[in-house]
Amino acid sequence: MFPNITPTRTEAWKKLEKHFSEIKQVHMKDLFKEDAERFNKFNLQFEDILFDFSKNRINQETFDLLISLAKETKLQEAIDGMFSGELINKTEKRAVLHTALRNRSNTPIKVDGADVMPDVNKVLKQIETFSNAIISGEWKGYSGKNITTIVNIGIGGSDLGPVMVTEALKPYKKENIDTYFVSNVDATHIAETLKKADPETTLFMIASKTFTTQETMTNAHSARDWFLEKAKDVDHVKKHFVAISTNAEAVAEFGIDTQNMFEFWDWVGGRYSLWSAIGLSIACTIGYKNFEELLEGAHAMDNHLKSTPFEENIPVILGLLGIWYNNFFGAQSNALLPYDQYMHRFAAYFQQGDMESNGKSVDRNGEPVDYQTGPIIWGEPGTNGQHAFYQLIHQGTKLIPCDFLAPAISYNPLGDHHDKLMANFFAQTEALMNGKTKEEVLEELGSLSEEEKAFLPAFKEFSGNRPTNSFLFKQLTPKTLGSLIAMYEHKIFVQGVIWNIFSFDQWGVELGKQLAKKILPELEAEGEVTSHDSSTNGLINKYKALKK
Ligand SMILES: O=P(O)(O)OC[C@H]1O[C@H](O)[C@H](O)[C@@H](O)[C@@H]1O
Repeated sequence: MFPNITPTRTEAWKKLEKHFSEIKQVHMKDLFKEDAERFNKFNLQFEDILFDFSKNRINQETFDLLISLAKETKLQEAIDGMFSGELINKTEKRAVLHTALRNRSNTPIKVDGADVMPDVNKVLKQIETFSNAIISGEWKGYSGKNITTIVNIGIGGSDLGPVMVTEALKPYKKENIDTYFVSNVDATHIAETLKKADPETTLFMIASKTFTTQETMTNAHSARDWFLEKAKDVDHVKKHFVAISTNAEAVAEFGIDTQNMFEFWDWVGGRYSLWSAIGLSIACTIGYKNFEELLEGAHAMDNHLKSTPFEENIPVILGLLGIWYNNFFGAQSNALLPYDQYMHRFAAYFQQGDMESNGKSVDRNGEPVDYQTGPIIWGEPGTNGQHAFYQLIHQGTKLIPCDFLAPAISYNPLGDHHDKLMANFFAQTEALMNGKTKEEVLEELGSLSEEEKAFLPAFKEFSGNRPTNSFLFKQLTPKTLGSLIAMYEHKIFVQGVIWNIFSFDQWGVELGKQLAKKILPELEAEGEVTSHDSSTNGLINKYKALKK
């Protein structure tokens, strides 16, 4: 049985509250001074990834209490439940098995008594065959030319993962294939993309779990119209449109040959689907072997989560540290700061991953929670962020725990760029931890007037004591990226279990969709709209007047 325990009622939580009142004033600087072994105690190595969590506002007691919180909330049972195919997404009565998609050991995983692995392997084979045919040029467009352009049309989980991964793994991109992503229903997105495409050499991937999403279907129809304007014959559609979906019926209705459909299943959540056929654009961009490496990396992290004691379990520790700041220090957000330009969509990807999963305010019994749940996720790649928002992280009134991520080896070994980038990474985490005292400021102000010395220090002081996690890895290979993504996926899972919320549904996105459906005909009809509140009526009526 999946656990259902209110975290705030556990012994560990009570002890953590008491412990927090004792440790909240303690400065990390002193913790480092007191213990020369602190780094050694609070870092873990997973394959090529070093996880340094020593620059956190914790001591051994905090760590032990957090681990006991995980144990008391029966996290291990929850992990076992997820991996074994239990219907842990209870509000949708579904299993949660993105881990099966990358189950490289191929051990049977059962949903409703049937092993899902044969189907998973069948679709992987289909992805392999198809991506090879596209990349090799064996697959031809209607006029006999090779495919050179892929346009993936999807949104949310059917877009963000492939976008993030194809950007992150650009060094592995096949030279003869350019891949674009269209998500927004704003016509600008598709119009600007199609300017770069030629119908004879473009392949559209219509990616949608449900195949009913308004944005995706609208874009798919516009793409089809654009294609047919030149190709004329609807029979040519099958050479230029493939579908990725769980909904075969809707795919056929759209006019895509179901032979060109790549299936996945309702036990794959949209925001956890890049490992499924949704990853087809990834395989066609970087090659199937590299896609497989991505799966390998994730599988290694899955095994780590499943079988490593919590004390050495990276996603578990990452999740617990997040809870420590979120629920005890009152931190509201978590910044993801990759020092790697290729990872520039990493934070955007986990905005959906984390916020759609844990942005919930009722527990597993349907009762409102009286404690904080999911954080706001945000971030930009370093060093851009430094010149934009780090001011607030260093000296603002909000505590913002930050994750710094970087490779030791750059794919672009140009001059001393990478050392400069990394010097900034190390400097930032050091500065956030140590801060700068009034005495240090005064020393720097040496030659200034007494008046300035009295006035300026208040502004130039840094309190420090701002926590960071550091992830330093050898190079951003497909395998390492797979592990990093799975690590954050599992961090989200760990937190959802401890907060006792359902992390795998997303009812909160429905209301806006329903209302948009109601409003659309009102925008197209003649006359004034009066069916809403005065603000919504006013806006709609102004819009109708302006667009005339
Ligand atoms: O893949 P689709 O069915 O088109 O869904 C695309 C997206 O739709 C909604 O916004 C859901 O909240 C997301 O979780 C999902 O990823």
